[in-house]
Amino acid sequence: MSDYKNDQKLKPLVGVVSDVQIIGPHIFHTSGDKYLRALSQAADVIPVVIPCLQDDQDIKQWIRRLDGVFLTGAYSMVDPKHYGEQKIDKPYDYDERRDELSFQTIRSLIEADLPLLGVCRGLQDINVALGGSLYQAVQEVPGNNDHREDKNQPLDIQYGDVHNVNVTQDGLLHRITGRTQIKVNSLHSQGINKVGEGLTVEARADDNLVEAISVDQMTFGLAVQWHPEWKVAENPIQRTIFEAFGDACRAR
Ligand SMILES: N[C@@H](CCC(=O)NCCCC(=O)O)C(=O)O
Repeated sequence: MSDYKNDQKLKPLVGVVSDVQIIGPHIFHTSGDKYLRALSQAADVIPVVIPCLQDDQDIKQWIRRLDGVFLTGAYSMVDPKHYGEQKIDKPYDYDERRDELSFQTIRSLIEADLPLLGVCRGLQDINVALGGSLYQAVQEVPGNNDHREDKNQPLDIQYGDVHNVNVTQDGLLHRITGRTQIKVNSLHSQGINKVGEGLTVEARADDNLVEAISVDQMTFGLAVQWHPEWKVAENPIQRTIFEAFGDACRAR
């Protein structure tokens, strides 16, 4: 029988919510290479980019064909109108269509109990979609550290580990990594203020900022504020996160 008819070899298909970027005079729907490679190499799944075409198509048309969804990081900020605040006066980029697609996808995923993994902005999307709020500039909140990267540094410095996160004992992240403390990278200006409904805090930084969450009513719903995808092949602890996500997609 031709390989094309033998569905025993099919790997899980994982949707990756895209970002909208203007390149020249045109609109593009984009996903970062490092996320797609981490899903392919560490989670051992087939990533497929979900375009921000929610005005043309029902996200359920995607959800019914997928085995999981991944929410990437992004330089854009979640629009604070989604948690009842005005934009602060910062030179931030926003991506309304990413906001909308993320929120619609998260709600559908919870309904379908499809495995979900989020990174950085992906964690923020989940928190806001479930009624939580964000600090728009974590570094300006008294008592919080500066969680931003220095964009003038080489990428290996920007994505290098810089602080510890304290993992909630016996939580999902603890069960996956086997660790109660993990050193992680940090590349974000926004961060969780009010935790959304039905979310469990899975890790906090030393300044008490929430660094990982899980979705209570999902079989596998996890998001981390750091970037485990960065050189994941060289980082066995971060690799366990992608392996666990891939296993959850395979177990569907
Ligand atoms: N813009 C948000 C989220 C930060 C984030 O996801 N940064 C990564 C961008 C580049 C990449 O995809 O690695 C914030 O600043 O809080």
